[in-house]
Amino acid sequence: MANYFNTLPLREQLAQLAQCEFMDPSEFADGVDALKGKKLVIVGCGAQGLNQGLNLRDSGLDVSYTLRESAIAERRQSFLNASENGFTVGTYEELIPTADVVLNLTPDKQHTAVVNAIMPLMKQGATLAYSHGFNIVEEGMQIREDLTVIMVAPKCPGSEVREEYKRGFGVPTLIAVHPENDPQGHGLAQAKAYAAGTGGHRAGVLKSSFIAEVKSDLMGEQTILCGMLQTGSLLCFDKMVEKGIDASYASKLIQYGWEVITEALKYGGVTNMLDRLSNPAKVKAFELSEELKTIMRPLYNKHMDDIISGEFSRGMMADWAEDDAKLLAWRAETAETAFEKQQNTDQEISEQAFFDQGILMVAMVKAGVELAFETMTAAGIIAESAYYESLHETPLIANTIARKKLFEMNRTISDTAEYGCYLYNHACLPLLQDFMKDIDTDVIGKGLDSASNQVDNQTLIAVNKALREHPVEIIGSKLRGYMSAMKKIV
Ligand SMILES: NC(=O)C1=CN([C@@H]2O[C@H](COP(=O)(O)OP(=O)(O)OC[C@H]3O[C@@H](n4cnc5c(N)ncnc54)[C@H](OP(=O)(O)O)[C@@H]3O)[C@@H](O)[C@H]2O)C=CC1
Ligand SMILES: CC[C@](O)(C(C)=O)C(=O)O
Ligand SMILES: [Mg+2]
Ligand SMILES: [Mg+2]
Repeated sequence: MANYFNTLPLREQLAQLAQCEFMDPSEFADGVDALKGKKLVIVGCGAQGLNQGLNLRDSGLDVSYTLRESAIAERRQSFLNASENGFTVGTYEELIPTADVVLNLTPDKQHTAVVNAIMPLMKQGATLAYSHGFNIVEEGMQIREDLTVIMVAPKCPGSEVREEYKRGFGVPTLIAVHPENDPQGHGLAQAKAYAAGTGGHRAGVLKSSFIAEVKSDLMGEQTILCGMLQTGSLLCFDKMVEKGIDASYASKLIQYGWEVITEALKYGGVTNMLDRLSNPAKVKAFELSEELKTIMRPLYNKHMDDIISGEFSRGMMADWAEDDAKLLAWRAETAETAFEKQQNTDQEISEQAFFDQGILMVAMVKAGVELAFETMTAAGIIAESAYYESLHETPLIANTIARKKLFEMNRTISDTAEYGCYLYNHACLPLLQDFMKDIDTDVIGKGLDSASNQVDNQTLIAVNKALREHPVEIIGSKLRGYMSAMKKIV
């Protein structure tokens, strides 16, 4: 199998990378109709499998699960997830031949083996669905000609797919039809119905391509969404301890700090996040973030270049062939970091204190969001998609750190995202060593030691202008506008 993206002529690569259209809510007027009465069989019952299945069933669709035989025989967690929630569970042989739509929600590493096992059992003219296009785009998986191939990719962890649905809403979702596999021309109708079944249509759906989804998803997760939060956690914690701040306090400030500061991001973008700081702290955070952007830009460019060229996927697939040697070593190493092992203090930290004492964290989020957005759009990814994969999803990932630190983040995200996160972390830690030497507790741990809020007018005006005029803020306020408008309807 060859990397599908790399087999395409340049103009086709560029066209698919740029494919992205925000769909009008009226396009979902038929709801789940295109899948009503059809049999949906989900392969795998993990992070996305369980939560999407619950939503699809609650939306009136016929959902069951197929698992590998050992999972059923050993009553593994995936079997318990499905059966304790009242779903029918069966082997591939029992359920795949009955399926109108097979939703492949196993880890990306398993896709080739899983698809090779299920494809001969799929009935003529059925549909194969993915929630991430790695197998098609990076591995070049060839799917039987009679099968339709679609993608419905929620832009968030599985847990949030369910939580948002229960709140009567949904999460932004990318949908796509594989141009090589749409023999009956109904791929788009089915993808729309699937997105409506998960609730995604209430938050915003982008009609995209497998290629645009893969290249943007990989970039977001490796850099700002997971990599930057991991590197930032480790650097900020170690710095505070080095400067004499109580380790249990430092641990709490970071574990909950990302969630608190990115909550401001969720409601009002980078501008609002920095507006939560005093004027001198805002100017300081801005300056730090500019410095960080200069240092980290080559790293963001490298991640984007390696994702576009296929170098990243080649490296990760080499690790798959080594039984995940690097992934497992990095996972074990993360568990041994001082931050992960540190218990938290019982001392209260007020909401405002997370901002005032976390100026460097605010600067890291701002730098990461803007760099990821700038790098993606420079590579031809459309602003809407780049926004979802940078600013929009950061608070959702921060929520996972608040639950159980980096362990929970890396457990919740896909194995592909986890690998990319560690890859970034390993390159970014040494890159920021010199920068961190000049950092003190005024920007992480204690806050600015200033008696007044005085700042230079011209400086403040320039900072505010730069914040508000950044392209991620322009597209962000438009997309958040759609989401809050829709929220009021519910
Ligand atoms: N994690 C997330 O939030 C997101 C994931 N995605 C995408 O969704 C897809 C699913 O990812 P995710 O939910 O993280 O996956 P998980 O790691 O949570 O999936 C685990 C499930 O897959 C099954 N499984 C593992 N290996 C095999 C195999 N060889 N054969 C059959 N079943 C197997 C497991 O069963 P068993 O008990 O037998 O091991 C279990 O049911 C991926 O394509 C991912 O990129 C997209 C958006 C976000
Ligand atoms: C951010 C990681 C992700 O892409 C996701 C939750 O959207 C993943 O692959 O898990
Ligand atoms: Mg993602
Ligand atoms: Mg992903």
